[in-house]
Formats: sequence, structure tokens, C-alpha cells
Amino acid sequence: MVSHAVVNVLDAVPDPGAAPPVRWGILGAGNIAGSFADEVRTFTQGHVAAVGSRDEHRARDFAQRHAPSATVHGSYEALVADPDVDVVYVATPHSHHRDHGLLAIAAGKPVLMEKAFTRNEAEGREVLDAARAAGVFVMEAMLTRHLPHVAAIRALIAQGEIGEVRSVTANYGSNAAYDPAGRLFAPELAGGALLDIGIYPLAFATDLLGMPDDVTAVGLAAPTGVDAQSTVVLRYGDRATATLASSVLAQSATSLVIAGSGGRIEVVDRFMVPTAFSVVWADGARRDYDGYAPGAKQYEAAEVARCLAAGLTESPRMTWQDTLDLLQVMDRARAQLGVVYPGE
Ligand SMILES: NC(=O)C1=CN([C@@H]2O[C@H](COP(=O)(O)OP(=O)(O)OC[C@H]3O[C@@H](n4cnc5c(N)ncnc54)[C@H](OP(=O)(O)O)[C@@H]3O)[C@@H](O)[C@H]2O)C=CC1
Ligand SMILES: O=C1CO[C@H](CO)[C@@H](O)[C@@H]1O
Repeated sequence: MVSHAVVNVLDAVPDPGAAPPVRWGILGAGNIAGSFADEVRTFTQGHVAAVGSRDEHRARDFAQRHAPSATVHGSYEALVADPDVDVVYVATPHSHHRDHGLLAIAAGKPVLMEKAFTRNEAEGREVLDAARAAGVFVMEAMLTRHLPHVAAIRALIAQGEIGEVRSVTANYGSNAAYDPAGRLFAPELAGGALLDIGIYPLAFATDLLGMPDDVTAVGLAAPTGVDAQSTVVLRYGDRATATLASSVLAQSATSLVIAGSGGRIEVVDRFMVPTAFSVVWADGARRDYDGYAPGAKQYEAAEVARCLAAGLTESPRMTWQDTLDLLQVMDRARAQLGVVYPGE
């Protein structure tokens, strides 16, 4: 039996436009910071109050393109000291997240930290210990956690729609131009597919299944020594497995399949943005869900705004322990892939 009804799931999360206004400070005037600023401006009541770059000209250029009314700072120190900034968005390479997070926390500023939170679990604990001591809000920018289709999928699983979850399979791959000095490939910038995009498939597994008993990783190295492609397999006792692939060599789908004892949930592609999915049952019945919406990062920005208004130091949807769990699994996978960053 095939149902042609399509269920809209945009109301599975609160409207980002209704979240309290927040004054953002952007630390690092790079690529993703620009798209974050655009989505904050377009979809939320918040605004980018300031941008900080190592180079004032870059900060000015960024402001012209993405946040015309923002104050421009020629250093990250000046940005975190800006009294008109409520929360700092750290959008620098993974190698620098620890230092830039600590800088903002030392100035008493809450932090939205781009993924991967830090290079490894030890650095993550250092940042979160500082946040705890200072009583400051910190959240890893795992944007998928806050998307409508992901909230709807979690609710359906909790209702038992596909029975007991036995298997999570997720892929994220894009063929990136090889640049040994660039963010994706340079060991000194903590490059590699796992920390950059493999973290998304992994975050679905830890969200749905928790911490695994075993982590097994196989992969291919880039000429710089970082992982260019890998598959990480997680085992959860005799209950479930997860198979999680990432690549900067192959143009794979950005897909997610959650298989349970009674059926499966499929996100065919682009799980990174508000999208559609289907539930398919053993007898061939299926139900389609529509979660399409423009943007993506406004949902995590709104979560930060709500948490700050509520006086929280961590988000219930992306907790500090969630971040440490991800880092620990990635540490274990990297040890098998033979990827060690300078100074680790
Ligand atoms: N959520 C998402 O969809 C995405 C998240 N990301 C994450 O965002 C972060 C930044 O990625 P992305 O925007 O692509 O990176 P970019 O290289 O475009 O920007 C990073 C910025 O960091 C600053 N920076 C500080 N120190 C260094 C350094 N030593 N080398 C290079 N840059 C430095 C620079 O800003 P300045 O010169 O102004 O100081 C630079 O522009 C990463 O953590 C990445 O994983 C990336 C893409 C998508
Ligand atoms: O988080 C991310 C999302 O997509 C990008 C390109 O596919 C990545 O490089 C990035 O870090």
C-alpha cells in the first residue's frame, strides 16, 4: 500500500524568526562566516554587530558583503572585547578553535564554535572546562541537529515508527581541489575528511545510538598524510552498527538511512540543509515528509539565541557531552587511520 500524502515537518522545530534577537560577533572572515552572516540577517531577528579578522581590510570587505552595519576589528582580541557583541561565532580552521574559543571565553563571551569543536578530546575538555569555570554558554555548530527534518526523524523513531534502530548508514563526500596548504589538506590546520565532513555522519550515529563499544576505521591518506577518505564502523553491543563514510575525493550523496526492526527512514541527499525524507515499511508502504526550507544555519543561530535568553550554558540539543563524545570517537578513528596533527 503506497500513501501519496506528504507530511510537512517544518513545524518540528521552533520558527527561527521568532527567537530572541542576538548581536553576533564573527571571529574569522572566511567562507562559512559569510553564509552564516547572510542567514542570520535573512532569517532571524539577530544581526552581525561586529566582525574580527587578522587583517582589518578583510574584516571591512567582509562587512561590506555580509554585514554593512557591523563594526570592523583588525584583531580577534578587539572583537571579543567589543561590548556590543553578545556571542562570538568562531569560524576559523579546526587547528585554531581551542585558542579562539578560550580567547572569547576569557573575555566572558558566549561561543558558537564551528565543527569540529577542536582537534581532539583533550582540547575540547580544555575549552569546556574554561566555559564551566567562567559560567559561559558554548555550543558546537553541528547545524544538522537543529534542522526540521532531523527533529521530525527523531520524533518518529521515538514513537516507534521503524521499531528498534539496528543500523545507521550515512555518507558525505565531495571531490575537493587538492591544495596541500589549504584547510582541507594541511595537517597544521587539522585537515582531513573526518574532522571536516565525516563528523556529520558520525553525529547522526552518536545522536541516535549513543557511544559505541567498538570503533573501526579504514581509509585512504592524502599526500599530506591527513585522511582523504574513510569508512568508520561503530558497533553497539549486539544491538546495532553504524557505517559512516566521508571523502574529499569522491562526489558521494549526502545521505542517511536509519534501518530499524520494522522499517527504515531515508534521507536520499543533502541532509545538511532542510530537506525531505521518507519512511518505508517492510510491506512496501511508505510515507513522504517535506522539510524543504531555504537556509540552514538560522536554526542553530536560533538555538543559541533561545539558550542565551534562558540563561543556559549549554544547549540541550547539542550538549557538551555530545561534543566530547564526537571528539572521542574521532580520536579513536584517527588513531587507526594514522592521522596525527602537529603538536598532538
Ligand atoms: N557549517 C557548515 O556548513 C560549514 C562549516 N565549516 C567550518 O567552518 C570553519 C571555517 O571553515 P571555512 O569558512 O571553510 O574556512 P575559510 O578558510 O574560508 O575561513 C577560515 C578563516 O579563519 C581565519 N583564520 C585564522 N587563522 C587562520 C590560519 N592560520 N589559516 C587560515 N585561516 C585562518 C581566516 O580569517 P581572517 O583572515 O579573517 O582572520 C579565514 O578566513 C571550519 O571549522 C569548518 O569545518 C566550513 C564550511 C561549512
Ligand atoms: O561543514 C562543511 C560543509 O560543507 C563543506 C563542503 O562540502 C565542508 O568543507 C565544510 O567544512
